[in-house]
Amino acid sequence: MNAVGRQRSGAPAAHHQRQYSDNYLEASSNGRWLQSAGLQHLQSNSNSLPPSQDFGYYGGAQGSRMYRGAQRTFSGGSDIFAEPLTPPAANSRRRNGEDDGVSPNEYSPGLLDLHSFDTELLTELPVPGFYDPSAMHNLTRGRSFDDSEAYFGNNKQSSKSRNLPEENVMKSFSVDKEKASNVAKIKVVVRKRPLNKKELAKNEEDIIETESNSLVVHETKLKVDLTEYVEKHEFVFDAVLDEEVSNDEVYRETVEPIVPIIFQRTKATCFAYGQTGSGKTYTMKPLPLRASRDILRLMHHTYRNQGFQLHVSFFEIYGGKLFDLLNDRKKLCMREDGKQQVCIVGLQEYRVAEVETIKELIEKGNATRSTGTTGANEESSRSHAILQLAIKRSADGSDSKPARVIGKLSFIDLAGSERGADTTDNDKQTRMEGAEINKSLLALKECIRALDNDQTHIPFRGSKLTEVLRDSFVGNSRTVMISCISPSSGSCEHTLNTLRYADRVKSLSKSGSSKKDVASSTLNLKESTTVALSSVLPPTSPYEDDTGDSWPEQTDKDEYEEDFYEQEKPSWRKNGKVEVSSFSNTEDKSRRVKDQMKWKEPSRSESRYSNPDDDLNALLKEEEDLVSAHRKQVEETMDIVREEMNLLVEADQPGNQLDNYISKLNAILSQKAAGILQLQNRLAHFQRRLKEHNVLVSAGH
Ligand SMILES: Nc1ncnc2c1ncn2[C@@H]1O[C@H](COP(=O)(O)OP(=O)(O)OP(=O)(O)O)[C@@H](O)[C@H]1O
Repeated sequence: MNAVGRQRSGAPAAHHQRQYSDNYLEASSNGRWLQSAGLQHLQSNSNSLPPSQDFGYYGGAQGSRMYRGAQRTFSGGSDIFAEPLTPPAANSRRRNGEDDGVSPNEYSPGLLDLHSFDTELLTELPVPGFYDPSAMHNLTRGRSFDDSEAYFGNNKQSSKSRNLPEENVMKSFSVDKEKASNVAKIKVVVRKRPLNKKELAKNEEDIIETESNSLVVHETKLKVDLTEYVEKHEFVFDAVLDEEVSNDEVYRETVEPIVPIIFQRTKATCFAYGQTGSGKTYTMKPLPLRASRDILRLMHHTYRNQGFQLHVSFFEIYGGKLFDLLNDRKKLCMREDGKQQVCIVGLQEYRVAEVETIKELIEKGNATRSTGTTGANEESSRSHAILQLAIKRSADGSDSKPARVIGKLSFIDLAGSERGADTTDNDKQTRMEGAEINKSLLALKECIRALDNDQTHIPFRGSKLTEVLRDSFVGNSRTVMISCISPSSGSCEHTLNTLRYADRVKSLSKSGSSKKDVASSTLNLKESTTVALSSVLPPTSPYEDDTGDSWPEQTDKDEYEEDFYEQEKPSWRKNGKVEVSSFSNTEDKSRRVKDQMKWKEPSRSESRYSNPDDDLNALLKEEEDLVSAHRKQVEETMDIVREEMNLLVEADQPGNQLDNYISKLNAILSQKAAGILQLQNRLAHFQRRLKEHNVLVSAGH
């Protein structure tokens, strides 16, 4: 998310810069917000700030002296937040241009440009090495050192850090830079959660068997004579994380490798997908904090004094509308400027310099996020929550010039995937939410497909979600999808749906192979893993330990202990239950292709899937089938055209038989017409299905 204001297209850059300085709030180390225009003003009156604070540290005594304003208590109950010097509510006054000591030009209605303010406009700045020993040397001086000393504080790991030879760090980061280009464009990871109390109480079994980067779903089915048998569905992904895997390991596997490349003009998106209660929020919640901690460490060490800034914004898409989670759920609107660049009007963006502040912002946003209640998960979320960490830098690396987005990391906690099935619900609100979710997931897949094929046209307009993520799908971008699944037999259908969606996303990837081809998948995984940041960065400071590390893991553990019992071994592991048939996802696919060959329009009753939860998957499948059928039809048409050309050549030959020509031409034209008619029928059917589910992809918004 770019904090650069853009009121109308073609406005001069200087004007943008003005707006910029006002469109985000500075977040201080003591958790107070300071509007940046005000900050500059105050800074100029205060000679007490040493120049080393240039890159965004506004904490400490001087910092708190600068911030006034009423204390405000947020849902957490602590009064850590203070009103910004010019609170957002006062915007109207500012718009009227009343003089309150700051030029009216410095105020803007908060129009934010999602397009990184054309990062390409920023001249390639020298990033002097990934590690600058002189910068490290400078750490020992002045207040900057005090800030960073925490990282080298007398915690357990500090001696290790001191012993780390600088050359090694330098080497590691060069390796990192080199490997950055190897980070896979799309990475699909599956995370299985443990059985919870409810599932155990209902005697549900763990039906997911994991091994390395593959998993098998053991689906119990009934034969006609009512005897049970188990059908096995096998899937291979870039990584499969079982119930024993901690949130830390999830971070290392998914986001850690992409953090360094955010400094190299990359936009990355990490999203969790899965049915309600499958662990999306549990998985996503700690990731932004961990990523911010690594980003800040890189900023304070590797990129020290290079003018990088970290900005945070957090908003949700609920029923197709946007709400600012860091500004009392203020309704936001999305606009497109003359250059088809999407802006979110009024979104607050905070500049942050400390992990603690980010933690507070994330907690605040999470508390504000709208939740609904479903049978499966009382805290079920029906909105897509989007948290963005933007790395910015001004042209000369100083605070006096407006900063532009260099890279961005977006975290998306998607609404429960089965909510898409709510399109049949009687409640209009729920129906609309379901339709929007379906639309988002279809559109997301399309965008990922386009992204991986380096397509120039990306179908952003498919949904609000993809529109706001537009800049994350162009240029140098990366996507990490975490598919969350429940292990329980009661969730088997949902789990298969989630895995099939993940499988489709994976199969879109050029490098992706969903076949049981462990060798190639392992290769993908290796390629997508860079040097672990933790192995080259200084260890976590005691200060960070208090905040970053303890927060998610501790909370998660409590929840875990409360909700989950010691689990029994699943029956398929215990007694090797009889498995009568076995299907892999590859077989699923070949079956699908065969079905497609003998396609006829399903009857109305057939087209209504018995289980509404299958809707999304069925739509996805139909869409893929339509595209394949179209492709096939084009190939056939080309064969027919070749035949026609031959026929014309024959017709031009002297002594050609007119009868023969007429009958051949008739046959060719009928074949052509039949092909077109079949494709038209398929298309019309698909359009009807989209309409049934309120998914009007082309209608946009
Ligand atoms: N890997 C895990 N280990 C331990 N507990 C987990 C794990 N995954 C999820 N849980 C627990 O399961 C419950 C549901 O998880 P969560 O709220 O993350 O689901 P969700 O997919 O986000 O649901 P919704 O779509 O409804 O928001 C929570 O109590 C959470 O703590």
